[in-house]
Amino acid sequence: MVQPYKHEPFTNFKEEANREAYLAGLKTVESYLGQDYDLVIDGERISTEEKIVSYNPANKTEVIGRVSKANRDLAEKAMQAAVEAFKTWKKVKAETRADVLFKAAAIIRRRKHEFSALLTKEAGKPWNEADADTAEAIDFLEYYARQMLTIKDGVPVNSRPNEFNRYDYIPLGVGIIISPWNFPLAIMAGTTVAAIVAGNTVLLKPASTTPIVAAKFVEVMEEAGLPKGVLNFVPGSGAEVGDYLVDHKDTRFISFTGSRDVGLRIFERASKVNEGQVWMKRLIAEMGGKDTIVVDKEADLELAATSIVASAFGFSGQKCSACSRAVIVEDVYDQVLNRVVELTNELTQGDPVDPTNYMATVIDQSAYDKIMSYIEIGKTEGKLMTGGEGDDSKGFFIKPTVFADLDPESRIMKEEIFGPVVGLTKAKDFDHAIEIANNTEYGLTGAVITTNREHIQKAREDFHVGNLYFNRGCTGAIVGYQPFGGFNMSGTDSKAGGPDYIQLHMQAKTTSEMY
Ligand SMILES: NC(=O)c1ccc[n+]([C@@H]2O[C@H](COP(=O)([O-])OP(=O)(O)OC[C@H]3O[C@@H](n4cnc5c(N)ncnc54)[C@H](O)[C@@H]3O)[C@@H](O)[C@H]2O)c1
Ligand SMILES: N[C@@H](CCC=O)C(=O)O
Repeated sequence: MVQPYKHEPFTNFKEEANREAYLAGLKTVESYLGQDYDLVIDGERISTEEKIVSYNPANKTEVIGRVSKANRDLAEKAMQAAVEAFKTWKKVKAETRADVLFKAAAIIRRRKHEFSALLTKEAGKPWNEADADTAEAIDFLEYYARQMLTIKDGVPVNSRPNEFNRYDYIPLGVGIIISPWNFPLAIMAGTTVAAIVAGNTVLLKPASTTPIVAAKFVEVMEEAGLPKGVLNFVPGSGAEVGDYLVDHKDTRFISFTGSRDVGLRIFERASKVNEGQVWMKRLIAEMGGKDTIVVDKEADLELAATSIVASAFGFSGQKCSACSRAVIVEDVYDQVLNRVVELTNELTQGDPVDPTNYMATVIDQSAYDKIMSYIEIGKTEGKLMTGGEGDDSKGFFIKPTVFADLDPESRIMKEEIFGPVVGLTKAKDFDHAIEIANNTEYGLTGAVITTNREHIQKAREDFHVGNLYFNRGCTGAIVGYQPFGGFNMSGTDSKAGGPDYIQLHMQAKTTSEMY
């Protein structure tokens, strides 16, 4: 019998045995650095001349691996494979589909530290962040498999005498999975397996900076018994392969996670009906954020400062959920600001293979350049309290940076930076703080640090974000506990890791039989 779902525990690296296990994982990863990986189309491995090369962001010359790059012809071949495989996969019993996910979870759990070490090397994730990414991937596999089992026979509807009514969920068809680099295992795997366990077939286009971990995941799914053609692996350029697949008449749905701009481009293109297309494409889009921690005057101020620092600088602020601004009621502003600066100055930074480093790099040169240009903007808009410097000579290191006294309407306070930069501003009172917190076009995460119950209630009603936290930071949602997804320009509020996520990949069919 399937055991009840429980999230995968995080690894305690204070224990010697766990540290050794991680180092063994790192050795395994080092043994295969620089290898080539193929496309996988209908179970066939296809190598192309042109490659996407994945580098270590902490050591720009170290090649993590080289992945074959799909073009339009290969994308078309993959599409036809997925269309064909859908005819049989949709009829496979839900229990059998779920078993593939359970087995894949077990395989990843057994190779947990190897996967985490690969995330350290390929994405620049410090040990604890990499461990959380791997744990979340396991959680998605375990959770979505169980969710599918709960809806496999539909949900009850009413019947009348001599009439039998049913309400069942059936799969949609071929889905395009487009994933980001910042949770290169968890989000890539989660979005892929939710679609597959529902009975769909997919084309997976991972982010070009982190394709190796995706290639390894595809191998896991094969080992877990996934039939050929169900998961087709097509790394490639967003503009070429991405657009082609989004536009394709046989694409039934798109599951996208990434930036606002690319999400909106997909939204627009997917809404166009192309020749031969007989449906309106469905879009699941998880996009950016400009996430805020609000600090009330009645609050544990140490908790406020530690929450801001951890949420702003964990994985160098490269989480859609990261705290990129704090709005602090003026009575306690100076106290919180000073403590945030003190704590930030204590953070260690360097190569993430060294577990004493709290922070490492940003992902690549273009991210580095973009964040550094925002730092220059910040210097004109506010007061630089600490950080503000970068070094891209060996890897893409940017110091954790705090700006103070910002105008709530400034660019630093309103635009997603996606790096280790946090802006602080003063509010007159709690109502004003919530007003500022709602002043962006995003609505992903937020947190409120307060001991005032009326203010908690006000924030519950008025702080317009998909994931709102009280008296903690604003990152780190757990699958099945804090379903994750945002409002407004943060996406379609498709709550990943939530009880209705699988249904987004399905359509409901009513049947009514007269006796
Ligand atoms: N809301 C969430 O759950 C969530 C989670 C993680 C990341 N994000 C957001 O993702 C962003 C960072 O990730 P990123 O830099 O990888 O985002 P991105 O938008 O640059 O890329 C995301 C994916 O889209 C692909 N892509 C690019 N152009 C495309 C096109 N024209 N057609 C189809 N696909 C295309 C990329 O190759 C990549 O695979 C941030 O904005 C972050 O907030 C959101
Ligand atoms: N689900 C993650 C964020 C994912 C986006 O980057 C969190 O809750 O911190």
